[in-house]
Amino acid sequence: MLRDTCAADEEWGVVILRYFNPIGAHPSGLLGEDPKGIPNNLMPYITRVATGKQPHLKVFGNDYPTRMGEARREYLPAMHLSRAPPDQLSSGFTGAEAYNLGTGVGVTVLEMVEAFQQASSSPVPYTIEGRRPGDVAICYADPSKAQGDLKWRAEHSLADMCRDVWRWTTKNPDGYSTGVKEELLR
Ligand SMILES: O=c1ccn([C@@H]2O[C@H](COP(=O)(O)OP(=O)(O)O[C@H]3O[C@H](CO)[C@@H](O)[C@H](O)[C@H]3O)[C@@H](O)[C@H]2O)c(=O)[nH]1
Repeated sequence: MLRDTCAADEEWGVVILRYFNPIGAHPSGLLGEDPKGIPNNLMPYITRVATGKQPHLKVFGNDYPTRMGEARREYLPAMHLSRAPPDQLSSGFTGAEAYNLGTGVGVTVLEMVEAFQQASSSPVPYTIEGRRPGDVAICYADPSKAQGDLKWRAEHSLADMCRDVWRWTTKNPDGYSTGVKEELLR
């Protein structure tokens, strides 16, 4: 629809930014993810296990047609995503272009578990379960077009993302529910 709009009216300019699984937190520990209820996504679930709020992680599937049998995903540092290319979104551009914003690195569930255990020094027990309906085996970005055209690049650092999430989690065990943070208002 966006491409059709641009084709129909040459004054339109549309940049489509496709982002992959954003995780992480602000390095200050003041901003992070705070899903309500029991999370569906991997990183917030891992934090619930590491903090003892859930007994163990269920790893969905170890029989995918990949080297280790596990599904692979891209995990993009949320802070890099917040610095998505502003210049190219401003004046002068017409037409429609889509860009993948990602690191181009695929990570398995158990690689994530291992990285989180190291960053937090907390155990993350898990069980291997059946596949989750609807999951694909592999999903990660080819960010080369964004790197070339937009000069936008996200560095992959699983250790940093896990460390930032753990800092946020330990500083805010109840997420945002304890009220507006004075430090954020300064
Ligand atoms: O308790 C869990 C949660 C997730 N996973 C696995 O961890 C990986 C990542 O899962 P998740 O964090 O849910 O991300 P995605 O599966 O990539 O799903 C994301 O990307 C999809 C489309 O790309 C969107 O539809 C979803 O809303 C969004 O969460 C997958 O292999 C899951 O099977 C587990 O093993 N156990």
